[in-house]
Amino acid sequence: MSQDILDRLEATIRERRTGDPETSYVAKLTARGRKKMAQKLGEEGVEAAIAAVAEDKAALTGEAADLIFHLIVLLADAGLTLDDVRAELARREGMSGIAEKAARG
Ligand SMILES: N=c1c2ncn([C@@H]3O[C@H](COP(=O)(O)OP(=O)(O)OP(=O)(O)O)[C@@H](O)[C@H]3O)c2ncn1[C@@H]1O[C@H](COP(=O)(O)O)[C@@H](O)[C@H]1O
Repeated sequence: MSQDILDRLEATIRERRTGDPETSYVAKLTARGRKKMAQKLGEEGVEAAIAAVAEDKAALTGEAADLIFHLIVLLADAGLTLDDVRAELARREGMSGIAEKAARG
């Protein structure tokens, strides 16, 4: 239990991608393809936004967990890892949001 929950979840997702779609949601979603994964990510994002506007903290917590789960599934399918995202966030660290946007052009 030394790893962070996100690292453990990512490892499980990467392991289950090639599992049995009958018993694994990750394997089932992976078999359905990138478009379905993207659709699920969008749905969870909208559900999280709705929960936030409704000021429902419990719902927002659950939807945020769904959103992060589906994001990791999509990243894994795209050959990316949470470390790639961490590196991008570290690159931005200390920059103002406005300067970061300008640097991106
Ligand atoms: N964190 C999650 C997680 N969060 C959400 N979900 C699933 O995401 C789905 C989203 O629910 P929806 O109602 O939107 O979708 P649905 O109707 O079930 O399915 P769709 O047909 O719309 O895809 C549900 O089936 C949830 O169970 C998750 N499924 C798995 N995990 C983690 O992934 C691990 C591996 O899971 P398996 O691949 O199932 O073994 C688990 O041990 C968990 O740690």
